[in-house]
Amino acid sequence: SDIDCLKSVEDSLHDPHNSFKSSWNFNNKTEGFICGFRGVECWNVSTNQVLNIRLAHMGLEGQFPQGIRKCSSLTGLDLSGNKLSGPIPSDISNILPYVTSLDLSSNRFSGEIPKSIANCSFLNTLLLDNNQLTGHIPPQIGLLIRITTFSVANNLLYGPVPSFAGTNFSSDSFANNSGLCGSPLEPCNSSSDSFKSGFVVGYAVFSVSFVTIFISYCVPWWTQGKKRSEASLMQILLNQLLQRDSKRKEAQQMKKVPEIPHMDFLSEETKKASLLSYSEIKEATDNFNKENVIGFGRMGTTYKAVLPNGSLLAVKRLYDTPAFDEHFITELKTLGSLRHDNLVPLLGFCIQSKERLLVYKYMTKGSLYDWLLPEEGEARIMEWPLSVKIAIGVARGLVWLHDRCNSRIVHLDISSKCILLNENFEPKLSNFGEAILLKPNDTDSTESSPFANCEYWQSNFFKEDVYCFGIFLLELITGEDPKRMTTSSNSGNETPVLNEWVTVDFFCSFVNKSMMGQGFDQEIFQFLTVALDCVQPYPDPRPTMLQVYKTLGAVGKKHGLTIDSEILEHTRKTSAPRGDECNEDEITEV
Ligand SMILES: Nc1ncnc2c1ncn2[C@@H]1O[C@H](COP(=O)(O)OP(=O)(O)OP(=O)(O)O)[C@@H](O)[C@H]1O
Repeated sequence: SDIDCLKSVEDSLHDPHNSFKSSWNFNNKTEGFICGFRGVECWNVSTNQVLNIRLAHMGLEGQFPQGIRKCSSLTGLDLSGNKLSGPIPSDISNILPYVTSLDLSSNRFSGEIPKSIANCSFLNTLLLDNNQLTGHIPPQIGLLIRITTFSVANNLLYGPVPSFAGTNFSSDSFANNSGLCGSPLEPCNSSSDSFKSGFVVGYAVFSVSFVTIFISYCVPWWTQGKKRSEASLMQILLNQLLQRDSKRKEAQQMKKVPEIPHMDFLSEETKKASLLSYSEIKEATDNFNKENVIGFGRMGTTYKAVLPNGSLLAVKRLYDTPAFDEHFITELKTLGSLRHDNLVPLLGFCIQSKERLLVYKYMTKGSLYDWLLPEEGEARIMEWPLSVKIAIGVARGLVWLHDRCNSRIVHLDISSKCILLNENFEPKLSNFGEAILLKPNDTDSTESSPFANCEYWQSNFFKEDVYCFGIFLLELITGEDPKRMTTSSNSGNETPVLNEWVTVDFFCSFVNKSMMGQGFDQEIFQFLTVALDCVQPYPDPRPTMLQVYKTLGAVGKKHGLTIDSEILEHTRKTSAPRGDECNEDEITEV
C-alpha cells in the first residue's frame, strides 16, 4: 500500500520544477526501491514501508495529498514552503494516525484548523504557520500532551489561545493573526465576554474529558474502590490542570476544587506511603536535606526518606518544569498500575502547589549504573552468576511488560541507570516517564485504537526496548560503556550505532579478565551473541524480548535460576485469539 500511497501523492501534487518526480521511478521494482525516492525515508528498506515524507521547498502546487493515508506507518510529513492550497482535511487524524511531526507551514492552506487534529495524539511537532487559516484554534489541540513545537503564526485566526496541557508556548507561536487573545498574548477583552464565558464552560468540559481519558489508564492502579479512585484522581488531575491555567480563578468560581483526598482504598503497603502528607515527606527527608540526596536525574532529585517507624523510601522530587508533568502522569499511569517482582514499586505520589513527588520503595543496592560505571570511585566487579541473575531479571520484567494481557507497555528508556537493585540484587525496572501503553494486537478490534491493525508499527517500538536491552547487556558483561568502546565509529552519539563489523570477538576483548577462565567463557560468549542480536541496526531482525528471555533462561538454569513458567503460559494466552481467557490478576500479584 505504501507504493500506491506514493503513486497517489505523485498524482495529486504538481511539481513544476521536477523537484521530486524525476527520482520517483515506479518501474524499478528492486527491493526497497521506493526508499531511494527523493524525500522518502523508510522504516526498513526491505519492507518498502514509509516512515517520513519530506517534500519541503519544492514549489509544489495542488491540494493536500489525501492518498497519503495509504502510507499506513507514516510518522513524519513535511510539505512546508510550497504553494499548496485548499483546506487541511477534516479527517486528518484518520489520514495520519501515527504522525509525530507535521509541517504544513508556509503554504496557502485555507479554511479552519480541523478539530480532529487533536486526535493525532502522537504529535510532538505541529507547524501550521504562514498560511491563510481562519476561525478559532480548536481548544482540543491542548489535549496534545506530547507537543513540544507548535506554531500557527501568520494566519487569519481569532478567538482564545487554547490551554496546552503539556507545555506553554511563547507568543511567537501565535503572532500576526486576525484576533487571537489570551495567554501568552493580550487577555481577551470584555467585549468578548459572552465568548469568554462560553470558553470557560468549554474549558471545564475539555478539562473533565481530558481527565477522563487519563482515568481510563489510571484505574488499574486501584483495583478496589474503583469508583472512588476515579473521583479522587479526577480531582487531583483537575487540580493540576486548573492550577496551570491562567483562568484558574474563573474556573474555581464555577467548581470549587477540593483538596487532594486521602486514598484509603489503596493496598496496605501503598496506603502507608500515599497517606504521607507533604510535611511528613519533608520531615522524613530532613527537609530535603542534601545529605539525603541519593541521585540526580534528568527530571528531578531523589532523596532517601526514613519514616518514624524506620522504613526506608526513595522520594523523587521533580524539578519545577511544566514539561515534566507529562512524565509524572505517565509514571503514574504505567508504573503506578503495575506490580511485578522486576519493577520498582511506586508506592504513592504527592502534589502540593508546584511540588511533584513520587514515592518508591527504597532499593538498598542503588542503580546498576552506579555499580558498573560509577562517577566516583572504582567500578565493582559483578561475579558472572550475579550478572546472569540480573540480566534474566531485567529480561523477565520486559517480557512481562511487552506481553501483558490488557495493556502492553513499551518502556523506551531502558539503561543501566533505570535498573535498581534490591538487597538481594534482584533487578527492578524504574523510570517509566517515557513509557507508552499499547493495546494488545487485536487486529479485529472494533475500538478505534490508533494502534489497531498496526502490529508492525507496535513491533518497532518493542524492538527499541530490545535494542536498549542489548546495550545494557553489553555494559553488564564488559563493565564498559558501549558508547566509549565504539566512539570512533559513532563520534560520541547518545545512542551508540554499532556497526556490523562490531562482532562478538570485538566485545570479548572488553570482557573483564577476572570473569574469563572461570568455566563460564561459553556462557559469556552466548550472552554476547544475544546482545549483538539485540543491537542490530534495523528493528525487524532483532529478537523479541520473549526469545531473549528464553535464550538467557537456558543459561540461567545452569545457575539454579528458574525460568518463569507463568510468563510463558501468560504469553501463550495473549497470543490466542481475542476473547480467550486472559486473567491478569494471576500475574499482577507480587
Ligand atoms: N527507589 C530507589 N531506591 C534507591 N535509589 C534510587 C531509587 N530511585 C532512584 N534511586 C537513585 O537515584 C538516582 C537518580 O534516579 P533518577 O531516576 O532520578 O535518575 P536516573 O536514573 O539517572 O534517570 P533519569 O535521568 O532518566 O531520570 C538513581 O541512579 C539511583 O541511584
